[in-house]
Amino acid sequence: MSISVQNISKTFGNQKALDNVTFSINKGEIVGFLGPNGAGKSTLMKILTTYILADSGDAQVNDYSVADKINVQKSIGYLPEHNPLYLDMYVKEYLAFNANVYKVSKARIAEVIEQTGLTPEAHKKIDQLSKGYRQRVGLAAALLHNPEVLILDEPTTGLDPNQLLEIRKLIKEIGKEKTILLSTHIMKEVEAVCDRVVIINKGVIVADKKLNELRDSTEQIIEVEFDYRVEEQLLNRLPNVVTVKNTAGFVYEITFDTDVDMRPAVFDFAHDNQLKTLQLSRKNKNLESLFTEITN
Ligand SMILES: Nc1ncnc2c1ncn2[C@@H]1O[C@H](COP(=O)(O)OP(=O)(O)OP(=O)(O)O)[C@@H](O)[C@H]1O
Repeated sequence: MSISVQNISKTFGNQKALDNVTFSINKGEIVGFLGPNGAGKSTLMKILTTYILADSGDAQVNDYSVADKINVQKSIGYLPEHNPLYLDMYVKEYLAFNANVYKVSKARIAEVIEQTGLTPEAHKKIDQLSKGYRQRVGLAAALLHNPEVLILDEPTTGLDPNQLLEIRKLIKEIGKEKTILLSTHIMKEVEAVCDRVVIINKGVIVADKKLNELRDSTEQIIEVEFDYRVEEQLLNRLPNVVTVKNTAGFVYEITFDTDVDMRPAVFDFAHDNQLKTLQLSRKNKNLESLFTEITN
């Protein structure tokens, strides 16, 4: 197990940032840690990287307890939310400075420059780099000591669409060799990069799912608005229904479990019951609907 978190809680003043959080990550997985602002993502990452202590519970990285700071820090490469670079330094100088801290060889600097695609910019000062290249410098620094596990706190925040795609591609590439936990509130990011998603809301883990399970899901949600009220029991009689919810006025959200598009059946239902269909739309159960459902 590369990361294992057991019953971690953390409170700041009267704010419970983490409430009995438990999950684990196998070697080689890329896991997206998804949650709205203030959900507790950074707090958990800071505990895993030994920057702060949990109030209770335990966690291991690479089988070392977070109480064993030195071995955990050796096992982890960390890219914090606000990538703290020394802007006045040259890229190579900054990496050499970090290499010295970790006591790694000069040859390794050239390797990480190559690996993170920094070669064309490696002679520049960090403040001359675009935000995307600055993130590459942060990733290169995190990789210097060749850690088993990478912890990336919102690694694509503030990047333009092209840089965003490039950094995601790079993270995916690095993930072929490393275990990665990356936090984000962008669902597309999780879909593009991760094997699994762990969703946190108000300090509590509310979902832990493999992305391919979500992709293969046959759950289908139809939102329909009629011109008049309908008894939910009546809608429940439609084939393959799982749940019926009256979400507003005469608007109903009907969840089906089937591959068949159920919109025609709902349309016919309206016709047979002398109702008019004012709107009808279909969503598949995907990460977005799961996220909205459990964090709203
Ligand atoms: N040092 C601190 N002192 C007081 N409260 C804190 C501290 N650190 C975090 N918190 C609070 O704990 C909660 C969780 O914060 P955290 O930064 O872990 O959330 P997050 O999921 O990373 O959010 P974001 O996506 O906005 O970065 C928030 O309510 C935050 O205000």
